[in-house]
Amino acid sequence: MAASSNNELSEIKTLDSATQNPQTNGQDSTPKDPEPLDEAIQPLNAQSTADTNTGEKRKRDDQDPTQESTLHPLWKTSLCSYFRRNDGSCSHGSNCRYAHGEEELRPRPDNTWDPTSERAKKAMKGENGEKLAAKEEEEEEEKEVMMTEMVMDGEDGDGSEEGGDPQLSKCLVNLPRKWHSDNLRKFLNDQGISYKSAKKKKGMVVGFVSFESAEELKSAVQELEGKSFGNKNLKVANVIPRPFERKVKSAMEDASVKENAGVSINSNGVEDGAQNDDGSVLDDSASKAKSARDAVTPLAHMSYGDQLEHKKNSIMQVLKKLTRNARKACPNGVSLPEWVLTSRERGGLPCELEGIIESPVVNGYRNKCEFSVGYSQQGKPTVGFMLGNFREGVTAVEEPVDCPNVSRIACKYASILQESLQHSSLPIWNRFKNTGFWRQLTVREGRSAGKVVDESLEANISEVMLIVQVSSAGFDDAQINTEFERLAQAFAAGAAENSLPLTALVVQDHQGISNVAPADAPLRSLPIPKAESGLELKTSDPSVEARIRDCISNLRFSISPTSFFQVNTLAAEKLYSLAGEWAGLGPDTLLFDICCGTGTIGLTLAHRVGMVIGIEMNASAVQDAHKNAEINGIKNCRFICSKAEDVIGSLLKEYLNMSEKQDLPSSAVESSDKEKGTCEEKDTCANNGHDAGESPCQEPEENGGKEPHNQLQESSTSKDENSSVQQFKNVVAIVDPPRMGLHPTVIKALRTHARLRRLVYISCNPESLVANAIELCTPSPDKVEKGKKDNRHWRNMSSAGLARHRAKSMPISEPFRPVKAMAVDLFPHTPHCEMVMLLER
Ligand SMILES: C[S@@+](CC[C@H](N)C(=O)[O-])C[C@H]1O[C@@H](n2cnc3c(N)ncnc32)[C@H](O)[C@@H]1O
Repeated sequence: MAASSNNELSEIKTLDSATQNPQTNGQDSTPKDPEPLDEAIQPLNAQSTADTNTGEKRKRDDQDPTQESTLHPLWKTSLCSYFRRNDGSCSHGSNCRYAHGEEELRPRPDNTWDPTSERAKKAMKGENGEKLAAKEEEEEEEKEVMMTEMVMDGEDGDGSEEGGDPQLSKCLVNLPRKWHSDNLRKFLNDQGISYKSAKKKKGMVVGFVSFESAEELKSAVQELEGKSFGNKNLKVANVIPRPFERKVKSAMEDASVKENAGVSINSNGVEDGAQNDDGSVLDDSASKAKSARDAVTPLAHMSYGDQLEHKKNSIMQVLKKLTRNARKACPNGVSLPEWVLTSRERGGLPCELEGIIESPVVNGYRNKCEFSVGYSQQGKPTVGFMLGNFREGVTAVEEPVDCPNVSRIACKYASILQESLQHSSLPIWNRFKNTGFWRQLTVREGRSAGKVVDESLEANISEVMLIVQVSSAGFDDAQINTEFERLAQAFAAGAAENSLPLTALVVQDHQGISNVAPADAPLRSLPIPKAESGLELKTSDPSVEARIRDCISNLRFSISPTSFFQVNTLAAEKLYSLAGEWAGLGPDTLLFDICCGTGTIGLTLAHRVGMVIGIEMNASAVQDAHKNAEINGIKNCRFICSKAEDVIGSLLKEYLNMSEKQDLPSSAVESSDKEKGTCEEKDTCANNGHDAGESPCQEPEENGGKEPHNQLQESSTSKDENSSVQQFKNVVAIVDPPRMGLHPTVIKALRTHARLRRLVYISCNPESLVANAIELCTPSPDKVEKGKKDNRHWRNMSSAGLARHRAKSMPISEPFRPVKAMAVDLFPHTPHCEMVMLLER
């Protein structure tokens, strides 16, 4: 795959150089660094966007490009990846310079074929048959594990029965994502294929077909092999049988259980591009993982030193994109910034990467684990980690055995729930059908203060909150209550038996498709019964709000069930103190803590600044922040419950406006004037991330136009209400956004408020940090391009490409420059890492 993509890359470069004018970036005449793969491919996939992005770069002939006489030598010599990814459609139609399918493909001038094409593969087979055979064998093996369970039942009106013989069932892989069952059935009928039942869910690339007999199956496989959609070959894969002998037959034979037993699915961080609280997702490679350990801790086989080196190197690669993209996006006639010109001295880095801070604790460090409820590869009801991506048909959940980042306590609670499920009369959630009851177990641990090293970490865990996610719709209340009582007994007994802390037991009711519940999903505290034997547990009072406590930098933090809290508390302490160190704080500093969660950053730094303003959209987290300020006797903080994009403009204006107009270029003053509004109180707070379906290309003005300020809920921990209009000499922002990065409106506000001279960016996703930094650091043109609203292709652009595109319409303003960066390893054994970058101007 890598080889073919690289070839695609070289193809693109050739095409570009054949059609482009050399780009002159002010005084820079040095050659550009090679483009990263994704960026290089993306602009070609969305050519009109690329045209917009690069100005003169992709000039088109007015003549009909398909005329032989005007054909570029590379015309249709590469397969169109846009066409392939979009199941055979490309907005450029026949004018696309890339081939739409094998039939259109032309040989290259050197008589070779696009290496991703079937022709090239065939040629390669001739040359190197053995290699290919080995590869095919490998693929064959993969086919065996793609689908862990058969998804069949008779509820789709196709008259089919559930399950049946796994030997007579097959998975079809690489089907168009947009297809649902009807499309699959029509396709099979059109091919004249007889089958018993066919199912497919929109969004997945796999479908499930069962047959009446071995002959029927055999002829279907013969007919289907070799078919392709767009540029993807259809694969026929095996459905893994489910040999697991269920312990409680009567319960499992319950009809609903039977239906749901068809697939073991969960959203633990994979399908939804999310979402452990560290923002970590399972890697693509995880889709082939065979154990939970491989899936969630893919670096566990390396020494910790090697892991750190590995992470540092991959962060370096991502950081280099900032330099390359700022160079590309630098407007014609404008000098390249000094940091770009000197980047060669740093091997292409935009600033020094000062190193990587290691985690003080390497094993069992996670204070929060989200365990999926599903079926193992053997079909056993399991509480653990999902092995891969649902869309690709990987659905198995395996126990968190040998996952070095999970504590013994969390593992134990997962196994208590798993054991309890073997006796449950309620079904496991089936993501394929969106039915079922049991969905997820979250174990949150709180520590008491004290010095901790690896071995003693568990000794410091003094509180545990269990959150069981269910989907109660359609189930009988009495049955549910009985199940909850039984479960509470099981947890209490297990805790007592194993001497585990158990502070709160909460049920979260969530009907949505994925397990990532909105912050306002109903929560219900369950009483924890006194254990019958062993350690005595307190009976918890369900009317008292469930929370656990932890400590950072000698401050106590109270955390409610849905509030964000960094999963590795001891490493987070290091992260926050680094951010504070770089922020250049003092008594005359006004610190904006953007995406403040429970107030951790602002509160730990409050004693070093004049005032903190925290902005956070999760209402529970904001309540926690107030409480935490109170517990710790901190009075100079104001926390605002709102999406940052809805209030940042008015807040900066409120605090910085006095001298801002003297400092700002006129265009920037104009733009900030548009973001008028006052902070009004409102009862509820918005809960979602960036609006679903909202184009990130949308101009901030458009978004700001919704005006937003009525969504604001605020309060101050300061006794001095006048502090809200106090002027501070030094204004600093520390931003710590979720994986997707900052909203464009926030970026625009930070960039255009000239009194904000220093910005510390903390990120769990270096890609989005780089994308945001492109917008913050690219020099302004002499004149801003207005009215370029052709955003149709934003979905196909890389984050860096999109950022370049957006940078073009940024109001004229002084850019930031990257000063230094540092990685902080909060997630040993995984590829994830936090990063801090200091930006100044
Ligand atoms: C990575 S966490 C950081 C929280 C906090 N700084 C900490 O370290 O504990 C990101 C936080 O941003 C919040 N968030 C997400 N989108 C937001 C938005 N648009 N506006 C404000 N807060 C947001 C989330 O609820 C979450 O608490």
